[in-house]
Amino acid sequence: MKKQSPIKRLWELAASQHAGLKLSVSLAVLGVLGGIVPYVVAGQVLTNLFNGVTDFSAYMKACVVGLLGYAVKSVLYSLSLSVSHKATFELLQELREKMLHKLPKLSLGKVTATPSGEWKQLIVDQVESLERPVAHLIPEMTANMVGPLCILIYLIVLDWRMALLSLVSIPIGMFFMSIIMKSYGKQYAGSVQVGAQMNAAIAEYAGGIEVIKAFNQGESSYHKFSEKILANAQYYYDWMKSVQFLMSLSKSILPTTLLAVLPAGYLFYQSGSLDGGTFLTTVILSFSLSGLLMAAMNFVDSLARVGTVVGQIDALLAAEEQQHEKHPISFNKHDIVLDHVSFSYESGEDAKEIIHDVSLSIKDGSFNAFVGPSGGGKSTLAKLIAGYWDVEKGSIAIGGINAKKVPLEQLYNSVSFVSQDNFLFNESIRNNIRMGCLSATDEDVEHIAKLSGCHDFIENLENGYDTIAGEGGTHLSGGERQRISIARAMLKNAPIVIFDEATAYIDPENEVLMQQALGQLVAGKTVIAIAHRLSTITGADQIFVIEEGKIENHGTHQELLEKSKLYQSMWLAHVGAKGGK
Ligand SMILES: Nc1ncnc2c1ncn2[C@@H]1O[C@H](COP(=O)(O)OP(=O)(O)OP(=O)(O)O)[C@@H](O)[C@H]1O
Repeated sequence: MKKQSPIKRLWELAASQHAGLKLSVSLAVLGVLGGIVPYVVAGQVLTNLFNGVTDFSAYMKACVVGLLGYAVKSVLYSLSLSVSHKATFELLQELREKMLHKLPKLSLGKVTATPSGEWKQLIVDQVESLERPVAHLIPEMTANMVGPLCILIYLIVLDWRMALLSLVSIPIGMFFMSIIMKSYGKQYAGSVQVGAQMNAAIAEYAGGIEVIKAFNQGESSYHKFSEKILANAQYYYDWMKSVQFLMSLSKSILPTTLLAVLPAGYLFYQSGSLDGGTFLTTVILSFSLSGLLMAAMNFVDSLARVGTVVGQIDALLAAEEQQHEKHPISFNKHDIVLDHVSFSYESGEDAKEIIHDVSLSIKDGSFNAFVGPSGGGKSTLAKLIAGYWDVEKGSIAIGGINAKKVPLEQLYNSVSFVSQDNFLFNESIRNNIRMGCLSATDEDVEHIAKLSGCHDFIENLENGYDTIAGEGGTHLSGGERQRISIARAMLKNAPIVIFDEATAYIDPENEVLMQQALGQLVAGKTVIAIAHRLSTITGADQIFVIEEGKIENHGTHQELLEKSKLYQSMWLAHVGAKGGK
């Protein structure tokens, strides 16, 4: 595929804001043209003085026209920026929304494999860095390029030799700038990378502060975090140091149009081939020419950055989505069938396979359990059923329909997944529960909390249902967080419910109450419970013993006690632990 210019791609991404941006460019161009008027007028005034014109009103008129030109420039410049900023901030919001909508469409693995600091850098900081290219570069740089072109045409009309002379310093200045720009894209991409590493280190340091304190790892963790900050600073220092000489050369040579214009113009004047007025006018105009070009050059760095930023945004927007049909399916039942499913978290030939050729069948409305040693693949299988990843080998069918034929949204709506670490948002408990069903009223929320057995503890919190859960639910205990996430999942009222050690943090007394409440809430639904405490699943219709990514055995509690050695030993260990306690 042909590589597109970054500015062209940015323009495409900004499709919804074209009207505003075009208006802003037009205003900026008119403003720059207005800004040239005072230079033209000054040239004419000097010409008149040179020619000995004594009509005072002619000078006054020229002054008024010059001032008007200046006023037009100022007003149109402000207007242009105001229009471009409105369009830009709407565009940034739109891009962020698109990126946020994209995240749930990616497989969960892709999202969780990227540190949260990197997501923040991309969606917040990188998108924000488009403000300058879109709001300033598009209108101002265009205007600052059109302006010099108009001046040049005017200079050619006045005297083509002077026009050429006024350009002499520009290619030299541009040449030095072009050397810097050659490596700018690569350098900037590198700076984004070190910036992302720094952000990830900051997010990890802040997120892991509890562990750092508990294990007294403050110094070594801080060292790792400060190293990333220093690396970021060092990167910029080295980069700027490597370009400062060329940058200074370029910026000092570019505006020196007078070095050629003045002596050569004087010679032409002396030889009589250039009249004094035109000489002075061209001198003044060459000043304005270099001024505008210098202003345009200030945007060259933004221009070079656009490629990296747009590339990163595109990489996310074009990332492979989970491939599911779009047309909703109508389910008659919610049985689950896995047919020869194998799965690895990574892709590629040397990826480690976690689930090996698993086939199983779960009846509609039945209660099932996944048990087995730690790391055996219970959660992975449950998440595959919930549609968090698509399977490449084998198939998963719900209600007799291949999961890939079910639209992703419908699949997510069909399954409630309650894990050990369900995330709570930094909002009221009421809103956290309501996330299970956004249309639920306050009464619905309280009703489900009562049925899930957590109404009383919520009422006892400082502000009841209006208590703020804290970032990630940190204002609540682990057990409280779990009970709220269970209520949230119950409010969702999905036909398939998966509990991934959902009651692990709840104390035994409350766990029994919770289990009784849940038993009623999930009656008639297809339920899968992943449990380490085997006593909680002895009544299951079917128990699957999962070991090393395979089904070791399956059956009821009694059947497994008879035929599965692994289950027997797990049961004995469990009963022994309970007895000992
Ligand atoms: N996101 C991931 N990326 C790569 N490997 C993973 C990921 N999640 C889990 N694994 C690996 O997959 C294997 C199965 O993990 P899984 O969590 O499914 O086991 P489990 O039986 O649920 O364990 P536990 O009872 O301890 O929760 C483990 O070896 C684990 O290291």
